[in-house]
Amino acid sequence: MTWTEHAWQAIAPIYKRIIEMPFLAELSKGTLAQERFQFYIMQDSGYLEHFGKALALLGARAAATEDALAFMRFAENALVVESLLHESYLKDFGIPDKGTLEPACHHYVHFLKSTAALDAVEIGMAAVLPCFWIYKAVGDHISKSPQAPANPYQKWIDTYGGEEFGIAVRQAIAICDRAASATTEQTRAAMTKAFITASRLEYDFWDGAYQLRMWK
Ligand SMILES: Cc1ncc(C[n+]2csc(CCO)c2C)c(N)n1
Repeated sequence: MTWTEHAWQAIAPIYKRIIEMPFLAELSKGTLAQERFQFYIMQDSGYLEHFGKALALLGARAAATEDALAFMRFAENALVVESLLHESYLKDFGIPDKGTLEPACHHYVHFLKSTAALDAVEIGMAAVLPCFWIYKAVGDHISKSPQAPANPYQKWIDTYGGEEFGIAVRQAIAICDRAASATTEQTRAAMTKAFITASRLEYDFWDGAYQLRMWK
């Protein structure tokens, strides 16, 4: 079994809870309250900024030039392409700026940044993988469910269910598998732990948005 197959098995219960979340079920049907989606998009804009920098840092730390280039492209994509989706939604909602990072987003970005900066590079790569893989799985899952007519969240669904995104996800998976097979058992175990933590934080990010969870 490859490391990524093992890691995905380890998060199976978390992934199951993610696809059952009301945030995603309602987004898929187009019935999600705009206030909740708006909160999510604002938080995600902040997330992408930090996440893009964590990806760039992993690119700088990657041993193989090919992996460095892949992570730099992921970083550019997070900072430029995905941000455009957010900007278009922020414009639709008439929101001029991104606001502050609320608890779920704050926790997630700082986990990713500290892991990318201070842990072995393989562990940093494992920590960012759920961001790709869970979004692809969720995008595919929603794209396969019955389509709601004129869903206001269709642009979001198309971004993550699309084939172009699938290529990046397969690349990130392949890099992690190569890194895992070239490292020690101890580092592989730490990679799995980081992958699980990031998956929990993905759950919490949607949960925080659904509950409009803010600093007290
Ligand atoms: C909380 C949260 N997690 C994952 C993504 C998806 N995502 C963000 S950047 C990137 C890779 C480079 O484009 C991917 C897949 C998101 N938007 N928000």
